[in-house]
Amino acid sequence: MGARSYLFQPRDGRTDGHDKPIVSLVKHRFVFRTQMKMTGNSRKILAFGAGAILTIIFVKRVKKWYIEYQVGKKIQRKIQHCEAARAEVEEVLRECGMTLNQAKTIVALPFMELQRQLQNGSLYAVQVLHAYQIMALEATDRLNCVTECLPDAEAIAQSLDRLDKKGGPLHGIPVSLKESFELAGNDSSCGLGHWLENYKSQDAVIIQVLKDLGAVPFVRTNLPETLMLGETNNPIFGRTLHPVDPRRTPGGSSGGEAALIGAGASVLGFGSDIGGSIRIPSHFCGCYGLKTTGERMSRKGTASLSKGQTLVSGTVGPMSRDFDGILESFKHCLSDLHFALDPQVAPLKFNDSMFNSKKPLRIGFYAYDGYSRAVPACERAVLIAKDTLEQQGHTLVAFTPPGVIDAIPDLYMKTIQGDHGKQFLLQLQKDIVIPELARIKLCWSIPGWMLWLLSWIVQAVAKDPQLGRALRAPLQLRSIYGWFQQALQLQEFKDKFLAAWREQKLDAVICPVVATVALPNSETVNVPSAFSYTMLYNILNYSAGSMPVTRVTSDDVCNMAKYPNKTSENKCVIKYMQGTEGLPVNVQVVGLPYQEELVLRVMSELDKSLKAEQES
Ligand SMILES: CCCCCCCC/C=C\CCCCCCCC(=O)NCC(=O)O
Repeated sequence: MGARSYLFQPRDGRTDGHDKPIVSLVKHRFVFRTQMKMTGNSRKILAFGAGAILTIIFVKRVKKWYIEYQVGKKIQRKIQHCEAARAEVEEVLRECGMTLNQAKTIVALPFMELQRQLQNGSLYAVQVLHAYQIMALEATDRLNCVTECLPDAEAIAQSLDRLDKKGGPLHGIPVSLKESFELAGNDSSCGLGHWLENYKSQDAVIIQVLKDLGAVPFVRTNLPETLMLGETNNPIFGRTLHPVDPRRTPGGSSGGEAALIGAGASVLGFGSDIGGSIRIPSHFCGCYGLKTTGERMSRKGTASLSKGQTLVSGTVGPMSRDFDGILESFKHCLSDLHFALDPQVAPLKFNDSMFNSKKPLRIGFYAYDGYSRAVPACERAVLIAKDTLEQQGHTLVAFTPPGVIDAIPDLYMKTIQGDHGKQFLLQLQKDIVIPELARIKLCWSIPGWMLWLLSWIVQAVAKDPQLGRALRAPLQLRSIYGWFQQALQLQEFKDKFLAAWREQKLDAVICPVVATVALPNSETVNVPSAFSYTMLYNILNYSAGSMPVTRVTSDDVCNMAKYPNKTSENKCVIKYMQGTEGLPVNVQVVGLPYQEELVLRVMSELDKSLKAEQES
């Protein structure tokens, strides 16, 4: 007999159920009193529960308000600082008297011509700086791509102009920098308000190297909060818009760079890439970008939330309006000073013979990675690049990248969130969170079983297996043993991929950069699979460039009728590709680790042919 039935036994101990009235009355009173007592207790429990919930909500609200207040004050001070810096630059620009048309003439010079005129003294560093400052201010008023002007640029340019000999191969070239590159005496927020006012004592290595080459850092550019988004928005500086269509995003995370370069207001910029952040915005805005191999360029002095995660390597690299911009800056940055300032960087100078080789290449190509179907414009860009390279005497072979379907959730998503998203969550809990990140933050905040359930619902009910697997990725690494196993799996995948590459005797590969062209603002998180094309080469730590090939045509938009319409992501892509006519379309050119020079060679040959074709 259980405890409950014992409690309800009549006091005289009779249990047959045929109680006499008096016994029955006593029993009923007993039951009534017990029920009253229970109801009273339940009320108390309910009241206590409700009180506790209200207190938690209240405490959370107060905490949120306090964070918003504290972070808000820092943001206000930063904005005032940026406005003062802008006013200082505007004052100098007023005094110099350069007109918008004069600025446009200088800014229109291709990279090599600008470099030549600065080297032979036809143009002064200060003149070029003023032209780019005028254009950058004009661009940021429309696109919100610049976070901060750097008034020190004036003194740097003036001192270059005073030199008897030229200051280096990048003498007087203005350079824009993603805000995450640390600058002495300044802060690098990565879009997090509470990271403001953490002033750095020295410039990032890459900035020291650029200055040594004669470049003039002149503006800092916008990025998304945490750097882990394919678009550019944060609570400090707000959202950056696409230079062609302001309803769309320039991409991310180096979106401020791409928007500024795409608007013609910077000839050279630097970004970072751990999932596509140089290549994606270059593709969305039609610029050139180079993701280098992990240890080819220094990351010392670049702010990031992913620093403790070393299995998928963060990288830095150049972005430019011209192919020559990325070539020249990459080539000259591989300097003795660079290797001395950061001995972790592989001391490999630019390999001229690899870049200048005339040996015909065997180049693999694919328009579908087996994970995310590319839209017709992106497929067509690959085919244009293939035909063009074939006409130049290279052998193009169809290549199927092996195992991408498992690599994205099990290797990329799982590794970058190997701490279950803890570092990201900790930082976001201390900050104002943009709506695009709120959903991802929720995934990191809810109990594991809930995330499993959510991922199961997405997989089984919404019939979106890829999104389902990606959703539960942060849950899967549970121990240091698990982390070691993850490292092994990454190595096994690298071996498998290299074997497939070697089997086809490939020198390089061309493929889409993203499955779509520029996406509407705030919608990139609805289509995470679209970014598999870049993530793959972060897993592999290969060198990879992004370069413009074509623009979306009306046929491309019509051909979206044949695009798969099965998953929620497919449906979003179909919706987002409406009205994309005229937007830039890049291809990705991929090489083995430390073969940037070969990637650059393919990009150079492709670029020259495409330009020659356009001119004819
Ligand atoms: C801890 C990471 C959270 C991953 C959440 C995945 C959300 C998926 C949504 C969109 C995909 C965005 C792909 C582009 C990411 C680019 C990241 C990058 O390269 N950052 C540069 C850097 O950190 O330096």
